[in-house]
Amino acid sequence: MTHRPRRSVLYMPGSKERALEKAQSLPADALILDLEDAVAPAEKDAARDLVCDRVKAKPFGPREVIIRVNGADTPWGAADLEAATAAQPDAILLPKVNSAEDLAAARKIAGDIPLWAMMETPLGMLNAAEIGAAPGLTCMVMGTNDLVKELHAAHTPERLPLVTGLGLCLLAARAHGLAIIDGVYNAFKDEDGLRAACEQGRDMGFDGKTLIHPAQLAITNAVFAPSEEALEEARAQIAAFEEVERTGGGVAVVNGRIVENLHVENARRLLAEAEAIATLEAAAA
Ligand SMILES: CC(C)(COP(=O)(O)OP(=O)(O)OC[C@H]1O[C@@H](n2cnc3c(N)ncnc32)[C@H](O)[C@@H]1OP(=O)(O)O)[C@@H](O)C(=O)NCCC(=O)NCCSC(=O)C[C@H](O)C(=O)O
Ligand SMILES: [Mg+2]
Repeated sequence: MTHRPRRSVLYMPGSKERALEKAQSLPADALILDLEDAVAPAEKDAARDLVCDRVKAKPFGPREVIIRVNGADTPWGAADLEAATAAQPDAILLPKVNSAEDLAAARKIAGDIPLWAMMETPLGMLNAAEIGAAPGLTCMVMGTNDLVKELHAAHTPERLPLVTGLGLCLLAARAHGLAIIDGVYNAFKDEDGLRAACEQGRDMGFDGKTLIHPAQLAITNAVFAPSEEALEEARAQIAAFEEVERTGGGVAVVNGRIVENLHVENARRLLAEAEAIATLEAAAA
């Protein structure tokens, strides 16, 4: 698969065998098997063994599988990184990345396994551009719970306290051709709130959203997939532009709006995204 959909990226506590089992049939585009915040200190060693054994056994089908390790400055970080590297997941997610040096240090152990970075500290926001340029980094994940805590801010519906950080990371990710996933929505029984948060994240440019509960999957998958209406317009834009090009022109009009080559590029991206989603869903069925 050349393009991987990452509409829904579900965290699951690495210590919970039942959740790991259930994940094998959930319609998540990607799974983060968590050894960090979702696991109590007394369970860290057992969770590491459980998660790494499961990843080696590869029961998750076409879903992308990522292991989130503990930080290098914790008692578990070094052992997590060694074990995760041996398990060969699709990627290793590093928490609380502050600088490109954090990634370089992990890269020495992780070899060529792609690295993902949790963007969740004030220093990480200020260094987003250099972090985005780090070799081997393929995806940024917003850690909005930690960021709110570190900023002494509040979780508000419009997320105004976070807009600067979200924007800096989006700029860094797109400048370096990385994927970028939005933070979690904590109130996992609040469907309207989740939908609004997904729509905001999608409109800002995120590829998808990280989730904490399976009940959040359906809404997130729907909001981050291109709508039928958008796909229809994309096909019409491509057709109209190709027709105009044949007659030597450079601007078409569809539904009263201009279509230039940049709009056609975006239309092709939407169609490719829809195709990748269909391929993933067929493979998971
Ligand atoms: C929030 C939860 C503690 C709720 O758990 P629970 O009470 O067990 O929920 P349910 O009874 O409604 O569960 C129903 C079934 O679904 C399975 N389940 C629940 N959660 C998950 C999951 N995340 N992945 C897979 N499966 C899940 C249950 O096993 C039930 O199955 P069944 O037995 O068949 O009925 C719980 O959802 C939870 O622990 N969620 C994850 C929390 C987490 O990962 N937190 C850390 C990541 S968030 C973060 O740190 C982001 C970042 O770093 C930041 O700073 O922002
Ligand atoms: Mg965090």
